[in-house]
Amino acid sequence: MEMRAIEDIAIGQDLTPPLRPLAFVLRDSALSSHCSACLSTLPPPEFPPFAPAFPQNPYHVPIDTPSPLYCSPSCSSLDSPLHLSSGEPHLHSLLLQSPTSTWNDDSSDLRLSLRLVHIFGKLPQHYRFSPKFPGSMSSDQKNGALERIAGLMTNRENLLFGENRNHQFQCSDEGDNSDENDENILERIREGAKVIAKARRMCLDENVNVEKQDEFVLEEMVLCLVLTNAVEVQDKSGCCIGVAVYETAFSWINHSCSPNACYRFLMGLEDNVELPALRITPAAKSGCGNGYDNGFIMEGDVEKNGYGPRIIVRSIKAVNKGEEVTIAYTDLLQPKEMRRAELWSKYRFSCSCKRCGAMPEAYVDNALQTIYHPVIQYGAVRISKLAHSRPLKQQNPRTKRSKITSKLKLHPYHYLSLNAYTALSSAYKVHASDLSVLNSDIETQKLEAFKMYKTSAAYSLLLAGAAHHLFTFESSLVTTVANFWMNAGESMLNLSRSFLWAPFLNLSPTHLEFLSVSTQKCNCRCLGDILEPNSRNMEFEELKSRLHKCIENITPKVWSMLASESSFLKKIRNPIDFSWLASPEASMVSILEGEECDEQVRMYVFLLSIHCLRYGALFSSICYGLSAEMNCYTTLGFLKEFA
Ligand SMILES: C[S@@+](CC[C@H](N)C(=O)[O-])C[C@H]1O[C@@H](n2cnc3c(N)ncnc32)[C@H](O)[C@@H]1O
Repeated sequence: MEMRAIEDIAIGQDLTPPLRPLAFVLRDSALSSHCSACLSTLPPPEFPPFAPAFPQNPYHVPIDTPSPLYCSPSCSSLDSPLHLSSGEPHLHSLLLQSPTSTWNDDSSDLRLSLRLVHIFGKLPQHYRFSPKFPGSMSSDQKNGALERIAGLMTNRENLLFGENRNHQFQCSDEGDNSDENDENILERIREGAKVIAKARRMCLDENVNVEKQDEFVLEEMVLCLVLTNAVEVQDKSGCCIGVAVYETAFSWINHSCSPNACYRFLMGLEDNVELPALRITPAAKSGCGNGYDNGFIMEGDVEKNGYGPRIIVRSIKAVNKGEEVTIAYTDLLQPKEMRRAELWSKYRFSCSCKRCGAMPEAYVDNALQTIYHPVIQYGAVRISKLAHSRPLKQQNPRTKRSKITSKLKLHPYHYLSLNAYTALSSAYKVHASDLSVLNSDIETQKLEAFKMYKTSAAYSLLLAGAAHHLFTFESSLVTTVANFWMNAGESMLNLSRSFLWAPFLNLSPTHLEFLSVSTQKCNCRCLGDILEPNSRNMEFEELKSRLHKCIENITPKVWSMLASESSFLKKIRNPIDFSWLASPEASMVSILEGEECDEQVRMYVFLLSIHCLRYGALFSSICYGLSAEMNCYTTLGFLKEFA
């Protein structure tokens, strides 16, 4: 099945109303910090710990079972019945009995499966296409060609014994481990299904002595359905806090590495006043008949959660009527082989989207694997080829590397560079924040923290600059660049507000003056509406190009100061325009000018932070809607006091 647009749809439009999950659970790591019903953040636990404020245990539940926590009695009464009647409370003790089980790392997929088994048990007969749900299995379903429950693909046949189970997925980096991975996945699913079956039976007070393999088919199907259809629920900061399965209107959307849609979550229990219509419709792949015949769930057929994170699908490209709507199942900033390996190991399909099939390889995929030699050559060389070349493989790590390879460097667009910038930016920020909280009265530590904030901001700017370059070739990276620009803006805003620079922001009478001087420095007036958010009437493209020009102009004025604490960063001549890499000597040049943190530079850091936030918000408005743009103004909320 797939979903298609029922009309021409412009970029940045909601394609579905907010859809409630069929079921959802928190990840184990969020169980003690978030409400299990509305997913709001709970206040920090009391010390010493007390029992949960709203116990929800009218049934018998094992004493040592961690209970879900709720923010209010109403949340408790919403979620507790399903939690208790699904058998979830028994899972913990069952997993304790097998300490080596991989499900001990995170049991959320099992808890979600338990909830779904319970919910599916109440479905009208014609949706229960499973051996354990007696009734309407067609011959196709019986021979396993189409294993669906409530219209959702279980993919069990493929995940467990598909013909192409040992499909030689040719990924040079994965190499010889694929058989072992397959076995691990098979074992994991089998073991998970058994635990689900036991927990269910304990809940129903049935004999829990389950050993025979064919007794777990239903549980395997539901667990595979979760692995195939569940999406990670992220909070506002992008942290993954839960996992949810949605109805077919969402779950029938296929993957593409150059998708035309993305999705976002609405948390909380409140309802939207205005509900956009469903603008996509199911279309069966050849031979599957009409979408609705295949279990497209109609309103009211399934007892859906009346609560939980709602999902909204949104276009990130213009979509023509009848065109397939696709989303990304994997990180699009990975090179082709990594994406394909991940999709194969999780879903058992080989992606044949335009980006994967491009000949020659898509620019972005090439760039994500580019390494270069700063003196001899500049160009795309495959890291995988190098890694597997005989001289490197056979080398003893203690012997000297060859002259050529020792000089090869990862290009700033290389996916490993991007991962490193992400990690370094957040590591420096966390360390700086720890230092400033713990040693706020020691001058040297304050200075140290300030330097780390600077380096963190520099890495986040470099990350935004490198990803933005790739985005200009692959527009579906819009979600990623929106976040990266916002992060860079926030980092620099924090820096400009940091305690060492506080005097610069604390002189109240000059605030407004400061802001207006700052915005005047930006000749093209692209920040004019910051002071009057309601007067935003510049066209998207025009505003985008003005903001970019300003960012290009301001960056060189602050970069040497931001980069001054790191020998690596000092070698990056410009973090948002990498044309300097094309000249052989360029990368050897350190930046020497203007390392001073003078008043002028501070002003530019502040100005650049506002531009980056504004730029990120502009892209966010495509993928998350106008409210995302307004969030930028909330981040800049302290500016309101200037106005
Ligand atoms: C969430 S479902 C999407 C809907 C699914 N096509 C169906 O018929 O129900 C995910 C599964 O769809 C299939 N799928 C999704 N995207 C695909 C793609 N680009 N190429 C091939 N199969 C894909 C895979 O079998 C995957 O496990």
